[in-house]
Amino acid sequence: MEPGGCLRGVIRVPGDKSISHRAIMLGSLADGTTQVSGFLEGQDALATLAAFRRMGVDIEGPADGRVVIHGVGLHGLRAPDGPLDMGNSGTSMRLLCGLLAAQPFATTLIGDASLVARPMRRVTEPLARMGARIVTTGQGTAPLSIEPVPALRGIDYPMPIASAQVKSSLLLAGLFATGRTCVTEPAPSRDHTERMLAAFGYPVERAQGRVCVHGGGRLTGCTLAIPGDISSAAFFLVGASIAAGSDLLLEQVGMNPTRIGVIEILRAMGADIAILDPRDCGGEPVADLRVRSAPLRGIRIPEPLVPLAIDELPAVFIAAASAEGETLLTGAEELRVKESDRIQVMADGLAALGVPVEPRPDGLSIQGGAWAQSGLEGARAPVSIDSHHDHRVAMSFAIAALRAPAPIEIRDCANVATSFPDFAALSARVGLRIRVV
Ligand SMILES: O=C(O)C1=C[C@@H](OP(=O)(O)O)[C@@H](O)[C@H](O)C1
Ligand SMILES: C=C(OP(=O)(O)O)C(=O)O
Repeated sequence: MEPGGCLRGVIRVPGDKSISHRAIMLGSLADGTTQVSGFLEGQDALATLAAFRRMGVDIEGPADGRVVIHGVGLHGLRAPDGPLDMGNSGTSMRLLCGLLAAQPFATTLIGDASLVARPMRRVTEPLARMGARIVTTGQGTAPLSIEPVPALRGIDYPMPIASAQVKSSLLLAGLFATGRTCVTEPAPSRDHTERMLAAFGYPVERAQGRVCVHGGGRLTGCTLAIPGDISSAAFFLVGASIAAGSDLLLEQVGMNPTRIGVIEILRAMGADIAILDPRDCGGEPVADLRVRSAPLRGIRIPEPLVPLAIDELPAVFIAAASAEGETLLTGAEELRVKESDRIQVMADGLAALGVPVEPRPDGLSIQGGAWAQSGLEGARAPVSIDSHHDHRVAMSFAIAALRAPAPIEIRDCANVATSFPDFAALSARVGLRIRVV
């Protein structure tokens, strides 16, 4: 990454990752055919797709974001011929855990080095209360061995953390359980599962942070248009905000209210983001976003926004480093159990770039405006940043190059392909000085 430059032009980021996973899962369990457009052809969503193929579902594509799923009905999945590899994808593993706990065959879920270090008891414990039999390692991690049981029973579960993965895992198990399965959230988390169940004609009760489904219904195949992923758009929202002279239009970005925390945070910092032509896209709100560079100031990030911006926080840290004054994040301990420990790994990278940063157990403080006094100005040798195989860390530091005082070399970034395979090409097209070696 060469320092400097700005972002200008019009781009469309790839389809939403969370929605792409759910489209494959619910389309596979539906009666009839589901036509999907805008599917994210990234490794995480492809891991979900491959798992359902191995359980006997006929899935055409993906070709140019189009997928056709020939659903087998709620009880039509077949035993796979070996362990299902979820790669780097926490969403695949946790959601499938709930769905597979209800199947009449055994399965084993495995993943890469990052995924097998992530906590799984948050789903296996409430699923056990529903009657599921799932064996984890002694540390509560994958591989997960899921054994068939005669039946699951609905529970009423108050979630200790605001996690859409936990909520969705239980709701998917609830489709097969006797009686009613209810989940209460301590704070709102993304609601794509609830919205998509409704799109497939499955009744979902929602009131005051509580979601319930009755087992034994059916899903009907439908047509789904998946909006652009705001988590991928976030890198450009930050990049165009911090690089003087930027003016970027991001088309068709998902604007689900449970996902737009990043826009609220950046606007509170002074970002100039216009929401244009808000409209509906298959049960999900979308809009075009025009972002122009603006002077940013540090803020205290309101805790209720944390679950609504959880995957975008690494990019927000780059905005904070470029802002005037201090930014303080608290209530975000979940960042420590993502693809990497995103608090520590981001803090280490920012410190290497001369940014004063103090990690805390549940967040960090970043002293902005220090790029210029970092002692790195005009440096020829690149500052080397280890992304720890974390796609969001790698893309955040790529965007940082727009303001950083020295060239940046980012190591271990193959996993960018998990969520945003075209990131390098797309960002170069609008002005990022990026070179893939
Ligand atoms: O349900 C989902 O699709 C996701 C939920 C979030 O995880 P948590 O449920 O662990 O907060 C998020 O970080 C992840 O990238 C995708
Ligand atoms: C945390 C993420 O994904 P997952 O939990 O599905 O691995 C992410 O994409 O930032």
